[in-house]
Amino acid sequence: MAREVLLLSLYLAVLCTWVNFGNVQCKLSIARSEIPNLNYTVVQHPEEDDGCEQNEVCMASVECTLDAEVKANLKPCSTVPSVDGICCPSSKLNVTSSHHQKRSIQHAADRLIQNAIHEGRREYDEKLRLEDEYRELMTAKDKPEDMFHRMLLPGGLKTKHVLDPQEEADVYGHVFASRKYADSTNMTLEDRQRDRFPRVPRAIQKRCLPPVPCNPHRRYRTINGSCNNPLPDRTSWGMAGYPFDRVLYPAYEDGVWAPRIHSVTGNLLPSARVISVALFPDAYRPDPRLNILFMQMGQFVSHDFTLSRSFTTKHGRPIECCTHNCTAPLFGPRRHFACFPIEVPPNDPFYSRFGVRCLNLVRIRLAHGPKCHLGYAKQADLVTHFLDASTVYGSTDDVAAELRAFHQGRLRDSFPNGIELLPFTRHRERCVPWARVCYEAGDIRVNQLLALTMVHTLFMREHNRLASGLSQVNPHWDDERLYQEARRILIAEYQNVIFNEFLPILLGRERVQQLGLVDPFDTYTNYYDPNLRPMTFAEVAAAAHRYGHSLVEGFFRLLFRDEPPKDVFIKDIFNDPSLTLIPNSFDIMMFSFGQQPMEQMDHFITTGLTRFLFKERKPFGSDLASINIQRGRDFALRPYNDYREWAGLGRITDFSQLGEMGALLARVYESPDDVDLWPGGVLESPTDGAVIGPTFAALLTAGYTRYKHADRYYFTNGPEVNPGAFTLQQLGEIRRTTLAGIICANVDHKEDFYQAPEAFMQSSKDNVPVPCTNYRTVNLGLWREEGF
Ligand code: HEM
Ligand SMILES: [Ca+2]
Repeated sequence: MAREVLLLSLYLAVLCTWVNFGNVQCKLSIARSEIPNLNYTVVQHPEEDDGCEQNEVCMASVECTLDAEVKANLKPCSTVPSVDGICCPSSKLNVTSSHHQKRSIQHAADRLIQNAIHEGRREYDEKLRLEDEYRELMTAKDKPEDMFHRMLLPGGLKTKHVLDPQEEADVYGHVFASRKYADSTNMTLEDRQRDRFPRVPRAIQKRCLPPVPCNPHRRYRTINGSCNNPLPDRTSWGMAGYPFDRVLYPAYEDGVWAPRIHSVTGNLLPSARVISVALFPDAYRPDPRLNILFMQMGQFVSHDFTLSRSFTTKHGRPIECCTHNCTAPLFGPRRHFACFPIEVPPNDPFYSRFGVRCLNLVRIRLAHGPKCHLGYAKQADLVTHFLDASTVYGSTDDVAAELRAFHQGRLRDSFPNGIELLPFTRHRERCVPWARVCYEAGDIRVNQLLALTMVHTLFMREHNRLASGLSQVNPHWDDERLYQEARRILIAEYQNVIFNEFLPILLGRERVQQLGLVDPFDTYTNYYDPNLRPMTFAEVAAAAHRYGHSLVEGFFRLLFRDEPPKDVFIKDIFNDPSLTLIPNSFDIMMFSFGQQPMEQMDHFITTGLTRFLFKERKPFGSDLASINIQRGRDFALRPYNDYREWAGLGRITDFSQLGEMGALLARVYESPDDVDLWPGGVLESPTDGAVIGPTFAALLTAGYTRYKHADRYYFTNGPEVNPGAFTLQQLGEIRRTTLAGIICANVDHKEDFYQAPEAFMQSSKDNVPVPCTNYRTVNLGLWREEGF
């Protein structure tokens, strides 16, 4: 605690120095005090400024050569972000050593690191050589019937490297080097998992995530998320490509990158597919209140803050981990080092009839840590870690530019059936070959499923509507101004929907109110906390936010005005948005999704996802439940029990403590300490008033708290902290918009479209659809610039 206070005052001191330079009032201490007391802790990442005295050196505990007892009383410090250290008195590095001796000790340590880096790089090069040697086997074929790859590698088969090969070699070389270093110095598992690795000597540092140059007064968010926190060392916090953060330390079995595959008993954990079959059967259980739009908004929001992506070969090709026809996993040198396939037992109730014994799965790409230090593997999040509608605008300047019309602030669109739809993509391979159309949007997964494509379309339309409205009230604004202002309003409307409509349902109204996650009307909140890292948690991306897979219905029921309803099965339309071309598609679908119940949150999951995921023209597809479990192990998420404890629910020592849920888990797991996070969380019964159970709710609360309090541009933040703040009047306008209003503003036939006020709820006597003309939209007159 004392350390947190120290760090906090240090941050505020640094911040005030900076803001004085920047000629902005230093009000952040006030903002800090307004933040509700958030009752959770996460992995601490100490800062650059290590907080040690001049005669002390901040280093990992293992490096400080003093007695353990003495070390226990030394001040904690931060060697580099994500490495805990202690302030080791430099004069006592070795009490008897002379200056010369100390230098030679330091040189020896540097040499050790240097050797590890050299060997790590050699190991990586050898892996690449094997990739060349077994290229045919290891590389997925670019054929339509080559299942799974289109989706498991969002972006399709011809994907570009995000990192250049040299950077990639540095990242993976570092991971192999870390393992070598840890082995050669006998680092304990705990020190490895807590990232207590040494800093790489400056002389041999190559690249790391550099701070990004930034203008702290910029009125608009950057596209890639940089500069949200303008403090010198934090400008890249939350930008696209930055690694995920963690709630708890990873459970890598070697402390570096080996996935979690063993039970606490020493046996292997059960195969992810075995768990999926035993725990996640299909059953039709429509939710009594919520509709498909709720499920769909959940996925849309997920895609705003997380996109993890599988490894590719060095030529950017998808990797194959199973033999031809999926009859077995590849082994030995034929198996790519990033392979982590899912084993299917011979008696599988579904796959056995096709002889499938292996589901392809490739591990997630890694990123540099925030500084060039050795350390455990950190998965890259390729989209901005903010709720900034990067799904609409993109997470890189290139994508953003490709989406813009560069005319009147508008985004590109298309009119293939006479109504405004998303622009066509140049990357046709992102859809199945028989799709009649394939779209481009800020997020690469836009074509994955019809309802998702439609939500993208809704927000693209809303942007263009705002841009046109703004150009009418301010005819002198140029394209850039119109684009940025429309974007700023759209992000605000969208954050308003998430925090004030969506989250109260997902997490329970009482909880979000207690935690200050809902916003007041007509006042600024200034909840911004520059010390909160705006990074998506690995646990949220790889498990908790995947709660939504249980809400997915296996079909969409399309309601036509003059024809009988038509059911479309999701298994038949993955990555095929052709149905958007039917006449009046937008209105038909927005209405249908509002009426159709989503599936209940429970352990029943549609076979559309657990047998036929991305099946294309094959009789079977992949299994998303298995993938989620395996993905959690790939990320080395800790077992469910650890997160229960973290969430204050207490550990369980016997399955019987969990009643029915425990009985289910006991079917597959040997010990309560083996349970994977995703299945554990999905099996929990929803807490009062929430859609999800308590462990997921705690994790998502931690996540959403960051999306709000660590975002300087959050829409209710006032001018003291937010250079893009709205006036109070404008804020009031935005606060009063609802998703229902946004839908109504954008349907093609407002005169005969009926929309229920609670857009995430099915129509009922308490939620009666009313004509669209009853809804208000933001009064853009409040944006009129006087004097023109
Ligand atoms: C509508 C049908 C859906 C399909 C077909 C689908 C499919 C997928 C697939 C294939 C992945 C990648 C799995 C992996 O390789 O690890 C994924 C990831 C994910 N899904 Fe879904 N999903 C759907 C709905 C949802 C919903 C409703 C939510 C949340 C409410 C959701 C949340 C997530 C999250 C958070 C991830 C991790 C994304 C990442 O980090 O890349 N999904 N989903
Ligand atoms: Ca984002």
